[in-house]
Amino acid sequence: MKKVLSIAGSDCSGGAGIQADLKTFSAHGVFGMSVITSVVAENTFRVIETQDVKPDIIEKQIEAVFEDLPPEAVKIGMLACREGMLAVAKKLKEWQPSNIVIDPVMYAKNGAALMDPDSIDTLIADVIPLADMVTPNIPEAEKMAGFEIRNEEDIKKAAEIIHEMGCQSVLMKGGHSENTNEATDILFDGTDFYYFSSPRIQTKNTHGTGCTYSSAIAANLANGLPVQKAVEQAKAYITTAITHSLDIGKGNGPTHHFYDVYKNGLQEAL
Ligand SMILES: Nc1ncnc2c1ncn2[C@@H]1O[C@H](COP(=O)(O)OP(=O)(O)O)[C@@H](O)[C@H]1O
Ligand SMILES: Cc1ncc(COP(=O)(O)OP(=O)(O)O)c(N)n1
Repeated sequence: MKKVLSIAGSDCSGGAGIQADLKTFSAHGVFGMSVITSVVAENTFRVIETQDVKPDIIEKQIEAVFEDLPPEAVKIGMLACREGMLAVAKKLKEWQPSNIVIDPVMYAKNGAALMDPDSIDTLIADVIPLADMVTPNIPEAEKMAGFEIRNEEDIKKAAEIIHEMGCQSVLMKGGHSENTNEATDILFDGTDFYYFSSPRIQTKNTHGTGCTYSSAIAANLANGLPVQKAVEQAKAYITTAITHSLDIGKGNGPTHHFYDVYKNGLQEAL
C-alpha cells in the first residue's frame, strides 16, 4: 500500500485540515500519516483560537515518519508562521520526498487568518520551491502574485508568476469565482495550461474543499498517476464530495468522504 503524509493543521470539527486529509487518503486506498503544525479550535462557522506546534516538534514528527515509513507523496497544508515553515523546509530538503503538493492555506472560509501574513516571504522563498504542485485559491494566488485577479487572463498571469517562484506546476482553483456556472481550475506546468471544469454546485457546504482536493491529488500521485490524470480524478472526487456534502453545523458544512464517493468520482472521470 502506498503511504501519503499530510503536514497540516488540525481542525477539531473534522471538515478541513489533517482530518479531511486523512479521510481523503483512506477513500483513495492509501495509508495516511500526519504531522500536525498547528492545533486550531474551529468549527463550521468560526475559528476560536490557534496554537502553533513548536518547530522542534514539527521537525521531530517529520523525522519519525521518514525514518520509518517514507511516503510516496506529501501534502502540505496550514503552515501558520515563519518558524514552522522553516522547520518543514529544512526536513523536506533533508529527506527529499517525491510528489509534494502544497495547498498554501492562508484563511478559513469564514475569513479567519490561518497564516501570519508577515510570513508570506518565507513561504515563497523557502517552501514553494519544494513543490511539485502548488494549489492556491484565488485570494491566496492574489497574495502570492501581488495583484488583484479579475479574469481568466489574470489567473494565467498569476500562475506564471507563482511558477517562477520555483515550483514544478501551479493549479489555480476556481472555487471563489462565484459568478460563473462552472467551477474551473487551471493547471500550468511551465509550458501549457490545462483546464478542469465541473458544474458549480449550489451549496454553502464547502468547508474543507481545498484540503480535500490537494490530498486527493497527492494520493493519486502516490498511486502512480501522471500529473494531469491525478488532477482530473481529484477534480471528479472533490466534485462528488461537494455534491454529497453534509448539511451539518451552523455554518459551511463539510465535504463527504464515503468510499462510494471515490468510486462514483472515478466512474464520472472515466
Ligand atoms: N460550489 C462549488 N461547486 C463545484 N466545485 C467547487 C465549488 N466550490 C469549490 N469547488 C471546487 O473545489 C476545489 C477547491 O477549490 P476552492 O474552494 O477554491 O479551494 P479552497 O477551499 O482552498 O478555497 C476546486 O476544484 C474548486 O473548483
Ligand atoms: C486546520 C485547517 N487547515 C486548513 C483550513 C482551510 O481549509 P480549506 O480546505 O481551504 O477550507 P475552508 O476552511 O476554506 O472551508 C482550515 N479551515 N483549517
